[in-house]
Amino acid sequence: MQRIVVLAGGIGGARFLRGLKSAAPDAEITVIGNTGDDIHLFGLKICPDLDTLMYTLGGGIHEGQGWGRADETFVVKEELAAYGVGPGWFGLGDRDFATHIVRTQMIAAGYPLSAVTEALCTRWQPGVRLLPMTDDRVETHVLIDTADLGESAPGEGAESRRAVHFQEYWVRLRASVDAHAVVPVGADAAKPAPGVLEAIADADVVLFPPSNPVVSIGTILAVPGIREAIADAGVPVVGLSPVVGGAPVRGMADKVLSAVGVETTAAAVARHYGSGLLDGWLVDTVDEDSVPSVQEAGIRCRAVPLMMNGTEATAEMARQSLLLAEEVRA
Ligand SMILES: O=c1nc2n(C[C@H](O)[C@H](O)[C@H](O)CO)c3cc(O)ccc3cc-2c(=O)[nH]1
Repeated sequence: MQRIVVLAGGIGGARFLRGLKSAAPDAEITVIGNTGDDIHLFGLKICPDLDTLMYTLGGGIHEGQGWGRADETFVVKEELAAYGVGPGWFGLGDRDFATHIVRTQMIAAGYPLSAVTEALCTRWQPGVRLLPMTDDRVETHVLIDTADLGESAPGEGAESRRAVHFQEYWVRLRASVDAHAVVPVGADAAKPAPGVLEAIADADVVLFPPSNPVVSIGTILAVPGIREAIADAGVPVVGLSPVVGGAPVRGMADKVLSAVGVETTAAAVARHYGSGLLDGWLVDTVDEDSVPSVQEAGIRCRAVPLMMNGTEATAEMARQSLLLAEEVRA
């Protein structure tokens, strides 16, 4: 049985995995999920990327949004707002709240996040083994100009900067202001969650879906030991570009790419990962011209359609990534 390890963020990773499951129904798929987007609100631990993966693969996702639950209601949020308790900018629905209550309760009882995730997955049966990248607390913060928050403190000059939580940057500010740096706070002291390094060492292939290379896959790779384990696994590592025609397929990846000095092109993202990590890279057919420059960087590259329009198109992308892996292996 083929063992596939996938590093995944939220929506892009989850949709790709739906295609991969359909393309490789007999494979044993282990997903290492980003937890840098996690946030504590209302006394609860919220893990947006793990939940997006779990709900999407388990059939509970709000398909239009790509995050949160289908058939959601917002009574608790409205009641909190009536008490003047926010933030109002983060859309937590009633059904979703239940997940965060169970998770927080289990963590308070002493269970690590990996055990909690496994327990939540017994309900959702995602058809993959879902592991958080770490059981330790890691929070992605984004450095922005204080002036962009519209709330300079007395004595703060025009030049002052402040770090905000990734969710505040992404959801409240809609990534509309410049990001000067992206910092996965706590990552340097984090340990890979149980099973992560073992899954990588036992993998036949490692895939990077078209997830955000900075705040999703970049954060997973920032956990000491994970990047090294992938590089040392001696198996094909193949990625799919989240940038098509010079723009992110979805989301606002360009903002955080420029924060790390990477151009928003399919080739620049491949070079950002580098040939020390990546063996193969799929770009969209509109980026066919960039294939030679990626290959010159020592990464085998092919141009194939990369728009995740439905499960069949996404399954074909997954098939192409596995074919490229075989080509690299040969
Ligand atoms: O654009 C939004 N994204 C929301 N997301 C998505 C999330 O902010 C990001 O898309 C991911 O963190 C990036 O991978 C949520 C995800 C959850 O699991 C739970 C609640 C939310 C709430 C929002 C929201 O209000 N607006």
